Amino acid sequence: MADRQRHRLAIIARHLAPEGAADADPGTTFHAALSPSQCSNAASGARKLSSYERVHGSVSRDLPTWVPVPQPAGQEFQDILYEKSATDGIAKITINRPERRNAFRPLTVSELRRAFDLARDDTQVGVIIFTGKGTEAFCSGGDQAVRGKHGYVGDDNIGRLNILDVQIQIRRLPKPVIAMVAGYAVGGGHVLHMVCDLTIAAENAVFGQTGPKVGSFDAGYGCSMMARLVGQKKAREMWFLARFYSAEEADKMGLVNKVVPLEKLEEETVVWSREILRNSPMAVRLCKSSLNAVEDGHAGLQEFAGNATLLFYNSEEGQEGKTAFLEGRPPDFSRFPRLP
Ligand SMILES: CC(C)(COP(=O)(O)OP(=O)(O)OC[C@H]1O[C@@H](n2cnc3c(N)ncnc32)[C@H](O)[C@@H]1OP(=O)(O)O)[C@@H](O)C(=O)NCCC(=O)NCCSC(=O)c1cc(O)c2ccccc2c1O
Repeated sequence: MADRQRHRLAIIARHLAPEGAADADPGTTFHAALSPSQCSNAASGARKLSSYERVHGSVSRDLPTWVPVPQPAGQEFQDILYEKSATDGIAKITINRPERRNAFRPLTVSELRRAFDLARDDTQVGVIIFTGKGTEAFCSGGDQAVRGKHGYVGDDNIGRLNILDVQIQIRRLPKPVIAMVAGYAVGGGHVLHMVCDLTIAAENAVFGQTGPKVGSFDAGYGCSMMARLVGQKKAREMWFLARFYSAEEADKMGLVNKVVPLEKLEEETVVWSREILRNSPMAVRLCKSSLNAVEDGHAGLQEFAGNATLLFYNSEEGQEGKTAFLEGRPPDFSRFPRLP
């Protein structure tokens, strides 16, 4: 067998080998300083690193220094915090109403919309962590104290259900949004974590829909996305009975990506963010868009097609059309191949 083939086989065997199995390749052994998040079968601590791991190493588990992003005078956030890591492209948006279990009112919703827009427009930001202040709750849904006849009522006395716009904003945002959940994620707060791309939960997290108990329901993403995540039977159970589920149960149902001890929650979420950040932003963007497209009908197609246009504008062929127009000449598309 050629050396190259033997080498490839050894690499494959190494990847397939059970934990702690003897090395298939007699090359250098690397005693990994790998985080479990980097390689779930690295628990033995002594296994060979792949060439990718040798080149890239592991991401830092250090907690970032969070720097508040200053807002224009008179427009300072009251119900949320908007911060960025001093050293990584991570933004953090925090509902800051712990005394209400981070329930949202219209002001909270309008501030969330502004913060998600800021994170979207900031080309330095590649991942957004969405969380709630404190350890008691991620979010307990709409603030029932300000619920009126047409929705949740703010200073303008108009009832609104515009958390639905935040759900769509998170869904369409071309960067991953990670829900970092400690404590209760219930009611409209549960829907918010579901529309995020990923959810990292603390062991104390509690999940559930409460709407039917308080005369409400979210029959949009709240029902449809849940059914995609946990299946029809479980989704009906969650909505009809409005029970609460532990982090462990949520994990088993496929509602969350990872459960960690409360004291490790931010560290783990930041590690996941950093692993995403070192990957190709366009590849990640297109994967999110594609995963949306298959479910979102025309809206999904429109989002995905926008990415195609974005890439095409950057091509010589796309540029030729614009340049020819500006120069007042017919475009010369003849040099561009009609690929099979
Ligand atoms: C979340 C809880 C399970 C926490 O219980 P716990 O015992 O830990 O804490 P307390 O109950 O004592 O709460 C502390 C404090 O916070 C207040 N509070 C908590 N949640 C809310 C809330 N959602 N609204 C207002 N206030 C809240 C609580 O009253 C206490 O205040 P004190 O003054 O007494 O100290 C438990 O709190 C709980 O079950 N909360 C209610 C959860 C709920 O039913 N949420 C609303 C569901 S409906 C919804 O969210 C919703 C919103 C939308 O905008 C929609 C839009 C379109 C369609 C559907 C929508 C929708 O369904």
